[in-house]
Amino acid sequence: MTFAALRALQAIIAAGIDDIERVFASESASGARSADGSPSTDFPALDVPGDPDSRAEALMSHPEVLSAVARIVSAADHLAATVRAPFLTLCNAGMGYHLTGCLRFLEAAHIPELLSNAGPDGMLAGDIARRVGVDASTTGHILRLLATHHLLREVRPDCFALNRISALLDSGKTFEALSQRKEWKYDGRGQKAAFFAVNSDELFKAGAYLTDMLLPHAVTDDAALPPAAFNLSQRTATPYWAWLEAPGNEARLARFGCAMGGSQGWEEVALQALGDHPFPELPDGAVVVDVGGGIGATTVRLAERFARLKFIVQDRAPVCRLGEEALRARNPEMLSSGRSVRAPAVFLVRTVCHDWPDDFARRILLQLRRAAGPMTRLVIGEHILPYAVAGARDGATEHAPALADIAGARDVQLLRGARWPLLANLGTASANVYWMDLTMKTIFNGKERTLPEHVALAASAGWRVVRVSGIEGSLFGHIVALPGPLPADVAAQSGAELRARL
Ligand SMILES: C[S@@+](CC[C@H](N)C(=O)[O-])C[C@H]1O[C@@H](n2cnc3c(N)ncnc32)[C@H](O)[C@@H]1O
Repeated sequence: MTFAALRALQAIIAAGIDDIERVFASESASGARSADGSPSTDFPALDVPGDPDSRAEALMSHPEVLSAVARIVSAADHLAATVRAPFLTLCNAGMGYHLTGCLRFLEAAHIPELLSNAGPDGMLAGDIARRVGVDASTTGHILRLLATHHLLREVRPDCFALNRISALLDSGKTFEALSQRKEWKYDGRGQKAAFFAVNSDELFKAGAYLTDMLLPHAVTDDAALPPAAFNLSQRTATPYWAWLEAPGNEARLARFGCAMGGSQGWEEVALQALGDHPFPELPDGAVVVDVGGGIGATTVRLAERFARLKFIVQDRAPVCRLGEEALRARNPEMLSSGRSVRAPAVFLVRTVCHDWPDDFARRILLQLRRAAGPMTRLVIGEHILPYAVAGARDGATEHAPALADIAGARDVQLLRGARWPLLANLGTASANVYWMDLTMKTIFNGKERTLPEHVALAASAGWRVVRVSGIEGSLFGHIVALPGPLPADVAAQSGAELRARL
């Protein structure tokens, strides 16, 4: 029955496309021509701004086309909801507000006007960032979430252009003029873009939070930005982890531990892959330290599989207490108390770096680098964000350069099955990691990272990435690094000096 329903949905999509093509073909046969005189048989392309005066755009309002489009969208959505893991559909519903936030940022920073000027070759995130006054990485990540949802085009890694959808946000004014007087943006014309701006800012506050954080000059509600807040999302000056452990937040702390266990729901397969390397090669009794290991959910899974290794979970004291309680109830034989160690076989750092901006994540990895022995491996378990570039027809999709020495690098950046015209990151099928990226940004000023960003972060802390492993169907990856040269600014410092600095 379910397969019959899937096939029925597929047939509705195919029939809808046939219906649209018939309308377009009969218009061409009747001699209708687009404004530039060419036959109007092609459906408007998604990846370039549409010509509002073209015959093809006019045909989009043809009653038969409208009816077919409604059936195609309905069936495509229905199909996706049917085949997709329910957990991921819930993630979309729960974190979809980031799409509104990114759209609002795009509009408030006048990026459509910049991109309109740049044309089809697009503009590098770094150049956009310089113009709007926000850092390049944050700008690139926001634009990539939009590109993943087909609201922009990532022309090549970190380079973005308008498409048929985002072109609607172009006010037609210049970026320079708007930077002088933003209140002119929608002067005297009924524009669709103004409709989105009002909805995402004045009507739906969730849309404005990124703008409040990143473009204070565009904030319309002064009360939105408490001046001395460390943590904007909770309106508190207490850092997140200490706030989570504060009296009154007991239920939140317990829920957080469970949430970390639950997060394995989207990388269950990747968790199995974690065991592949380097654990089977380690000698009996080798020590694995799970740094920031939470209540030990990952360690317990690894310890069940590699009982001959010794595992230590290191975390903040209240979290360790919760972990001990959970373990005492379920696996008491695994419990024994331990102290911090130097030169273990493995430092495992899973979903920790994404909580921190680069400077702070670097400090964590530097501490581990200082405590490492020559054979210590660092295993970073994190999502690896692929670019949202289009899959090429020949399959040779452009991906990040200069990672040739890292085993497995190409495989984790180009998702298998990502063939033309799908995006190399499989578009909204991968939405979850881009939601998490923006969640990390807004809660912690952290981020999920692309592979080049992971490699650069590790190198900045004296770790040389040698291998990356992902698994088909998951964007979670394991990055294995060995001690490399210490960066010049810390190489000269003693351990005590470094600790004092950190
Ligand atoms: C996102 S959770 C990841 C937990 C675990 N690694 C996992 O993947 O399930 C980040 C962890 O870092 C811990 N953490 C934060 N600050 C810490 C610190 N100063 N020392 C040790 N752990 C810390 C938090 O308590 C939390 O358990």
